[in-house]
This record gives sequence, structure tokens and C-alpha cells, in this order.
Amino acid sequence: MSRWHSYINSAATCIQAYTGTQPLQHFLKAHFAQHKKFGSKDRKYISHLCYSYYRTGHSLPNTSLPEKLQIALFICNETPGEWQPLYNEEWLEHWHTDPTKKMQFIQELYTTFRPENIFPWKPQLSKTIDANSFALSHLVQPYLFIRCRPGYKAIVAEKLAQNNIPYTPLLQNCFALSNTTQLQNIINLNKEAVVQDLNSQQIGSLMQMVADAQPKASHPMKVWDCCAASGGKSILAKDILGNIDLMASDLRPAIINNLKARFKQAAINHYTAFVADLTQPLTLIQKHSFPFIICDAPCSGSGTWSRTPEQLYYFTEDRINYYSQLQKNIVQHIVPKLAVKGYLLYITCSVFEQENEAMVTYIMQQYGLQLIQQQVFSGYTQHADTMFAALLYKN
Ligand SMILES: C[S@@+](CC[C@H](N)C(=O)[O-])C[C@H]1O[C@@H](n2cnc3c(N)ncnc32)[C@H](O)[C@@H]1O
Repeated sequence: MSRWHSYINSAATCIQAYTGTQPLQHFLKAHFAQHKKFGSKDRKYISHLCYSYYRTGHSLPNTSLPEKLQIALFICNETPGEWQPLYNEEWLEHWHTDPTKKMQFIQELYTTFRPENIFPWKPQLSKTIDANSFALSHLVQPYLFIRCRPGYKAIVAEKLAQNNIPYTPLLQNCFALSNTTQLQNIINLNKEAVVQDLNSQQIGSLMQMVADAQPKASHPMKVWDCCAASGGKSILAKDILGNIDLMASDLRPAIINNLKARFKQAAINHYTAFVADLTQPLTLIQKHSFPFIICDAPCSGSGTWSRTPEQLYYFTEDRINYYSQLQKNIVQHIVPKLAVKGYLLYITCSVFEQENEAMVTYIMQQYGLQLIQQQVFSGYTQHADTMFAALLYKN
């Protein structure tokens, strides 16, 4: 058996053992730790096969797993490259860079192939999203994006150049890099630059609106990042709003520890961090009110599935209702903490209307907040995540 066929078999073994209950990345890491015979190249090829498989969603029913893997590779790779020995002349002739043409070829060979099942939830999308481009975006891995922190852009650019790392400058402070780039030993992550998706960075434009509305020389604004995770939006807020009185919370204690470590690297020393379940009444900050609350809500994550295609594969539609209800429960406890003349920045990395525009309508109707701006930041044509953000105001 050729090396390439044995990769297909190894990937098939992984796919059969994987149940979707943990990130694929973690599963593969543990699998390779258990099976030491795989060298680093083998791990790379097998992982690539697995990821390609999940990228095609449920478009290939009634096809054997090795065949599915071969088709997935064909659809997801722009060129056959090293995988060429797996394919006959006819397939190689149809190896276009345009995935739509390749899918037409597959449809002729496999009548059960359903490309519409790569992303089957098109009716649920936010209206401004181009459903076809979005579905196709799952076939490729997005870029790695970094945001240079204030004062460090030239230093970061110089370090990347010194290490011969190619990058494309975008926006004011964003660099796009190949997704295999290793930055750990090259730049001071979190201090000089943060790893942050292009559209996560774009949400800064709504934070800038809050900054612009602040009277000059006022006290540091009290900002609560209420679903902070490891603090990506907090650091962005700090960089845009400057001297803020920052409070960050999240449901999970481990993640708050990560946030503290990251803030240390980011030289953010003055802040308060605490654990809070926002589906429950808040006791810790009973007396506080905030002129700015950032709610980067837990969501389906559907705008980021081209990074984690196993989630695309294992998603079920009932989860949209689950997340929308969770978001309502969270909003219920944070809106009362918003000061009069305060701003709520509601964010998701979801593409579903029910988690996005419909949630904004709900917040406006239920709590009387006024909409300043809402936007889908689409990433599907830029090898980036798709995000949604709405800035609301309390009169
Ligand atoms: C989209 S992530 C936040 C990402 C983060 N803002 C960033 O920029 O990196 C959503 C966060 O909400 C947290 N979360 C989920 N359920 C929650 C709850 N009931 N109360 C508070 N936080 C919750 C999750 O732990 C998760 O870290």
C-alpha cells in the first residue's frame, strides 16, 4: 500500500473514533500521543485529511469513508500537490482552482453528492450574508491575523521581515499571515501584538464610536467585558478607549486565570476580574452601573467554523434556539447594569439571524434600548471569521 493510501486509512480510523465532544485539534493531539509511530509529517498529512473531511459537512452520504476522504481532499485543495498519486488522470484533469467546477465533476461521478449539505442552514442566515460564498468558505482554512498594539506596528513589521515571514497589511494595525506561521519566538505576543481575527478587530470601529462620544478629560470610563474569555475584546477596548476602569468576568474560573496571565503579558495591570454566571442574578457587582458593557455572547460560533469544521459537521439546528435563549438569559442580567446614557456592545461570532439581528430587536423591545448601529462583518471572502456586532444606547 502506498504511503498516501495508508494516510487515508489512518485518517479514517481517527474519524471513526472521533465523536465531536472535544475540539478535533485536542483529539488528534491525544491520538498521536498514543500512536507514537506517526512522525511530524505523518501527523500533518493525517490531520489535513481529517479537517478536509469535516469541511465537506454531510454532502457525501452513502459513500465509503476512504472515498469520502479522497473526494474531500479533491474539493478542498487548490492543487493536487503531493496527493497526486491518489488520483487518476481524469480527476487530475478536473482539478480546477474553482471549487464549484470540481463539485460539478464530483456530482457527475457520485449522484448522491449534495453540495448544498456542506452548510444546510441557509434560511437561518443573517440576511446580508451571501449564502453561497459563505458555504464555500468552509472548504478552506482561514488566515492567521494579528493586531499590532499601539506603538508596536513598526517593531512587529521589522521582526516579521527579519525572520522572512511574509504578511499582508490590512486595516490600520492588522497583518494577515499564513495559518501555519509560528509567532511565539518572534514577537512578544499580547504585548506587541495579539492574535485576533480580522473581523474581531473590525469590531473596534464600534468601540471607537463610544470613545468619540466621550467628553474629553473625563474620568476613566467604567467598562465591563462581561463574557471576557481570555480578554481579546478587553485588550481591544483598552487600546481604543485608552485609560479605562476595566472589569472583566466570565463563567469559567480557568478562563479567568488565562485572562490574568494574558493581561500580565499585555501590561494591563489595573483591572478587576471575577467569575460570574450571567444567567443568574448578579450579587458581586450589585451597586455598580457601567457606561459601557461589552457582551461578546456565547453563541453557535457558526462564523468561525472554517477554523473548526468539526463543529460544522456536528451542529444541529436546535442549538440555534439553545443559544438564543442563553443570550436572552444573559442580556436580562446585564442590561440593568447599564448606566443611563450608557452603551451596550452586543457581539457574536454567529451567522444566524436569530442570534444576531433578532436578538437586537428583542433587546430593543424588551429593554427600550436604542440601536446606534448593527453590522455583519463578513469574513467569507477574506479568509477570515464572520462576526456580528450591534451598538445599543440607553436613554
Ligand atoms: C465568545 S466567547 C468570548 C470571547 C472573548 N470576548 C474574546 O474576545 O476572546 C463567550 C464567553 O462567554 C462565556 N460564557 C458562557 N456562558 C456564560 C454565562 N452563563 N455567564 C457568563 N459567561 C458565559 C464563555 O465561557 C466564553 O468565554
